[in-house]
Amino acid sequence: MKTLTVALPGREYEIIIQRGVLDRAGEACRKVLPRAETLFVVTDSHVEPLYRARLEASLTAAGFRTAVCTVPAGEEAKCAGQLARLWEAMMDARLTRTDAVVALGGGVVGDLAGFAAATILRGVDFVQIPTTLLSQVDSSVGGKVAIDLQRGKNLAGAFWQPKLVLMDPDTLDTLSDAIFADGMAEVVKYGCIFDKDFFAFLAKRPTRSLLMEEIESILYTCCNLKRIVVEEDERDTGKRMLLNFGHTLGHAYELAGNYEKWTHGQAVAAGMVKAAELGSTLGVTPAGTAERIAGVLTALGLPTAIPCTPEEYAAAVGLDKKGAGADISLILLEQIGRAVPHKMPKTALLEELR
Ligand SMILES: NC(=O)c1ccc[n+]([C@@H]2O[C@H](COP(=O)([O-])OP(=O)(O)OC[C@H]3O[C@@H](n4cnc5c(N)ncnc54)[C@H](O)[C@@H]3O)[C@@H](O)[C@H]2O)c1
Ligand SMILES: O=C(O)C(=O)C[C@@H](O)[C@H](O)[C@H](O)COP(=O)(O)O
Ligand SMILES: [Zn+2]
Repeated sequence: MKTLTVALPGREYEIIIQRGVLDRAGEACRKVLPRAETLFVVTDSHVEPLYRARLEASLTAAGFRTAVCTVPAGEEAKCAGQLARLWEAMMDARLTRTDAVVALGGGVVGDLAGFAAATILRGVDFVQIPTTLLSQVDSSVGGKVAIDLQRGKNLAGAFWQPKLVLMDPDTLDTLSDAIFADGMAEVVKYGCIFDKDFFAFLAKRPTRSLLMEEIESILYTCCNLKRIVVEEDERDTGKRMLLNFGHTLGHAYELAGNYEKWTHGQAVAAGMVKAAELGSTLGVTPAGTAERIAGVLTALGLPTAIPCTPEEYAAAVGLDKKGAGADISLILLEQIGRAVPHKMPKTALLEELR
């Protein structure tokens, strides 16, 4: 077992990485939710048949009453319609402010359920039980919760930290190779922005089976890097923006593909390569960096370029949360392992992308 503590004043929480922890979720939740009677579990249509029964058995054994709401699997569920559906179902379940929400699933379920928890009754506690690699290394930690709007990704949301994050590496066994690869895009991102040795370690492990041999240490490394950033800049006004490497362009690809054609992980993979190319053009990133990143991503089965028109880039760049007026902070690499914000006019970025 490996544990980490995210030490935010008054909102401290533990991340527990342990095989089989899904079956011990009840006792772990009881420790952080001593007064809760009802736990409102949000999951999706793929995860529900795999893990709902085990989770409910553990929660019930710890004395909780459970209510479960299942959303359709996929990014389309991160929308206002499903959020409203959760709010109504929470009230049907008579949730009160001492109760809590449990997110069982990938990043979509975590972001959606977390936003529902942040807003229902003006905010109730929530627990993250991430079941994809992406959600274990990234989305379950740090409290960014959101839904997508027609105009773009994560445009309505909140910072709402969980009370507990429980990650069971065994749940990764049921992922398809493509969804495992999605998570690797964010894993590679950590190497690119913060840790060149971690990048080199990943470059030597180009297959899922090699990576799974080291999975607990990979989960720990990623969550620890994210913990450090979130503790320093919870509200995304400075260092946390570095976690957005590959995302300005990645969000453009997701939007251009109507959230159906490309997953978040695929879009971030291509977005990182494009950002490294741009960085070289702008004289920030050493030549050859994009090729090194692309080599690692290709071996993992991820795309390294996604077609996007100038209008599609403009739609996403205009609404990027790292924008301030006419400028945007694009995240670039000074070298592999060191990211920097690069402030430039949005018009100049769009001109480069042409
Ligand atoms: N909040 C954050 O900080 C943050 C960080 C990164 C990404 N995100 C968001 O996370 C989302 C992407 O998350 P994701 O990649 O987990 O996608 P996802 O939640 O859509 O899950 C991918 C697929 O895997 C299935 N699945 C989940 N767990 C499974 C399991 N154990 N076995 C088999 N199938 C399983 C799901 O049903 C879904 O079909 C995006 O919306 C992205 O914007 C948020
Ligand atoms: O936690 C963060 O901060 C991140 O930027 C992590 C990203 O991987 C994640 O995709 C996040 O949801 C992007 O946030 P946004 O602010 O660009 O919507
Ligand atoms: Zn991301």
